[in-house]
Amino acid sequence: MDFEKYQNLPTIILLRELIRKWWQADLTFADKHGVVQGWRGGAPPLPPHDFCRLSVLAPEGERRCSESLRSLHEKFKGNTRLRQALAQDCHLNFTLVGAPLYLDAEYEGMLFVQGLLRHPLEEQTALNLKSQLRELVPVASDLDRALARVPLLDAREMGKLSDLLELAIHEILRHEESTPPRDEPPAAPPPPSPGGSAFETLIGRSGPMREILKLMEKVAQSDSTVLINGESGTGKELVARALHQSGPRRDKSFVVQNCSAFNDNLLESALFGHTRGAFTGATRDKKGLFEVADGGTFFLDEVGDMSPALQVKLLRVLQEGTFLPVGGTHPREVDVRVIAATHKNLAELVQRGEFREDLYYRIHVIRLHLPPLRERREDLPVLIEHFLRKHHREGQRARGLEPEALPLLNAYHWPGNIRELENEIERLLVLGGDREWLPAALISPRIQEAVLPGGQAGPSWRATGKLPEAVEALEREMIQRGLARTQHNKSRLARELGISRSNLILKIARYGLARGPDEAGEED
Ligand SMILES: Nc1ncnc2c1ncn2[C@@H]1O[C@H](COP(=O)(O)OP(=O)(O)OP(=O)(O)O)[C@@H](O)[C@H]1O
Repeated sequence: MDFEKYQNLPTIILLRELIRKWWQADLTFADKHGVVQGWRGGAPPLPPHDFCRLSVLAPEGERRCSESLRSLHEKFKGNTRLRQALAQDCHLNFTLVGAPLYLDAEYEGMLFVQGLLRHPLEEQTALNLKSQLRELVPVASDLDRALARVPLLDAREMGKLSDLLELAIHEILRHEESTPPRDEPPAAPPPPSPGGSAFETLIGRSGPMREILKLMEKVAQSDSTVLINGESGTGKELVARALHQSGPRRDKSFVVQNCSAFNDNLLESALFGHTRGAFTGATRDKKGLFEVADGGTFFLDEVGDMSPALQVKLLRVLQEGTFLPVGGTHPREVDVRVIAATHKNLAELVQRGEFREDLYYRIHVIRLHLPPLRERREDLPVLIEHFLRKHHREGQRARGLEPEALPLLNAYHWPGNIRELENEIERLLVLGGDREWLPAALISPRIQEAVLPGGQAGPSWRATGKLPEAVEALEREMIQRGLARTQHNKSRLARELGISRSNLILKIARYGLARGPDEAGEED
């Protein structure tokens, strides 16, 4: 069993960071012999807080610590039906929580977190603990401070920690299932979906897009919940659909529901269905979308807009695969892969108490971030070409845009992202009539105004004269407008223009666009 590789799984890294952040504790592995991995010669690691750390300074403390771990290990080993996380008291009366790892019914070890307090310490208990520690390590000092730093977890937090450990185990199992055994030839790739790869619907091979496609390839075959994050119009639904189409559920339904489209009652009934008489007008039983999606994929758009009550129901579907229809008394069971999306920052919503933390971590197992179009401008030409082909009508002669049009579109910041670009190209095709090359002058006034002085194609857009001069004039203008738009935020503007910040600073100096000597002399 290669624990090293598990430590580097992205979800395990995430969970480890989370456990550290919340409880200043460490996620650790012990193998099937109870030997802790990554520890010197099987000795306990340096525990996460000073109190435990002091205790293992003494050989006797180290022995007792190992003993506590062994007790939990023996429990898991001796009962192969035990698959959930368990808590165990350690020699200092702290708590240790572990979850067992079984591969093909074989016990392979456990994941654990140690050195936790379950109750606030009473005075007498604290005194006992300190004298216990002094017995082990007579020179130990500042024990009050060390004791005050021992993480305290109430029952709810203990439950949360157990969930995270089980999630980590689940991730390892999923990884094992998707990795072929070393001595077997790799499994044949899944049969292609009809009409070629589902990922071909996603146009663009810029750096960020390639990263997204790589991650999509990894997660398409699994059942993990995916959270897609990105501004409106960046392609979240398209990505969700492509994941569904290229995974094992492609022959089943792909259901979409926008969570901000309905009020709470309606959304509940749409998602979970209702029974006859559940409310006025409910004259018969009605299936909810989760049942419609059974066996397939459910794309929940704008999940950040779900009410707290519905968040609880969603959590239950994700954890147990069950839900109650409105007015129902018998839980229904479904097997649905959930892909959630939002343009909001869910972590911030969690901090403000508007989104359940446990649900956040359930849906955050795999996160795909779709960058706005302005951060992947290299994709613009292929997207334009794609939309020209997509919206081309029979009899139209349009072959492309006039050369002046592209820099104009490139300079725009595309707040509506790819959807806005698609609409713009469709509009150009309509207005272009039977022209072969669609002129820059037809581009929407809103875009012209945003990128050109006075909203008109200025001298830099001329199609005649010397090319280097025209390019320079255009460059100067784009930078000048960009500086005004971003209030001289050079990092942002450099990102938008797709050049490095130092390159931008050089150009600002060359074109005399600096606000003052400070900006002119600035270096990266
Ligand atoms: N990479 C892409 N290649 C081709 N078309 C794309 C791409 N990304 C998005 N689109 C197109 O842009 C439009 C908007 O995409 P989509 O609806 O998936 O965005 P979204 O992020 O889900 O938007 P919203 O947040 O408003 O729901 C669709 O017509 C989609 O086909």
